[in-house]
Amino acid sequence: MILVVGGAGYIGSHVVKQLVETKPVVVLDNLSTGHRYAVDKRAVFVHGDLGDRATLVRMFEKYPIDAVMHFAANSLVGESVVEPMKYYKNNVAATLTLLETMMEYGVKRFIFSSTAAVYGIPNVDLITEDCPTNPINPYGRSKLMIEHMLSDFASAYDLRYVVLRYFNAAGAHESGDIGEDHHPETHLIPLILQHLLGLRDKISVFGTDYDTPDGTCIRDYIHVTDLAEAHILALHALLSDEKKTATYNLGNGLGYSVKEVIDMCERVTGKKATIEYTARRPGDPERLVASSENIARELGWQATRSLEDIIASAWRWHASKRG
Ligand SMILES: O=c1ccn([C@@H]2O[C@H](COP(=O)(O)OP(=O)(O)O[C@H]3O[C@H](CO)[C@H](O)[C@H](O)[C@H]3O)[C@@H](O)[C@H]2O)c(=O)[nH]1
Repeated sequence: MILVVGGAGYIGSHVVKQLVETKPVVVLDNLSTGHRYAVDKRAVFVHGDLGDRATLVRMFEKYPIDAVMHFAANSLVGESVVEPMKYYKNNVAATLTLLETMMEYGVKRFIFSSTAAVYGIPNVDLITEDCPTNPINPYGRSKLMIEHMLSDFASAYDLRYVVLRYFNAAGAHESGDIGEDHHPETHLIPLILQHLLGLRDKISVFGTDYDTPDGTCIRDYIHVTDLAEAHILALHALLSDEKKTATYNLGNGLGYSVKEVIDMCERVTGKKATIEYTARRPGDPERLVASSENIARELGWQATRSLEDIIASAWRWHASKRG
């Protein structure tokens, strides 16, 4: 059985939907940002905190858990600067409790959701996993601390793990049942689509004076279903002992500027956006684009969905739920 911590969240719920096709799954989620409706009915659901040892002990006693996938985290960069305590407590301390309990119960396979934020402000066009990690905010630092823990635990306790550093996850499940559903929403694509649905007055572009062709920030948008497929491959590699430890970037390898994303949203939806150009948002790196060569070579993963696919799937989702 696979324990999915944070399986009611955006990315976790998409992975659970794929995973239940082939494996028994138990989800642990405190529903602080996730949604009960998003958890596939075929999975067992436990409502609780990953930092609560008693809950974890009950779960490890009750279910024959072979591996843990860990998606649960606070993940807003701006919030992490204002409330760092929350990030070190919920991301770092709670994960330590999870790992400690796993080691006690001899569960030694772990897949961890990390982020492009561990790279800080990289000075290369395509980011490879061996680029220096210099996070510039508490969110990125909290994720990097866990990466360091995993590496130490692998040496000391034979923990086997795959770290997946996501770039900009976006898009929705093809079934139309689940998609990005954050409250409040801060991410670019859902905000544009909510605006085009008439739920917001305008879309703000944060900064027009970056050193990029059109002056707006460049990001690597990756379909959540492509991300989910990478997790399934990573799990298979861990369970079959093909991999003991690995750290991979997950992106498309293509960068799109904020303006290009708005253009594509207009094209896909056939609607015109009202754009407000504003100042830079503090902490935004100019350009973040992944090289995902390593996971392609080692696990055979390839992103197959384009920015247009991402936006079309997100549009179907937002238009159906009208928000
Ligand atoms: O209203 C908006 C919202 C965003 N942006 C811009 O759009 C780009 C993408 O912004 P998002 O907030 O959608 O995504 P981020 O790149 O900031 O965040 C991503 O990377 C972060 C780490 O860097 C976290 O992992 C986060 O959860 C993940 O979505 C950025 O250049 C941002 O400045 C706008 O111009 N206007």
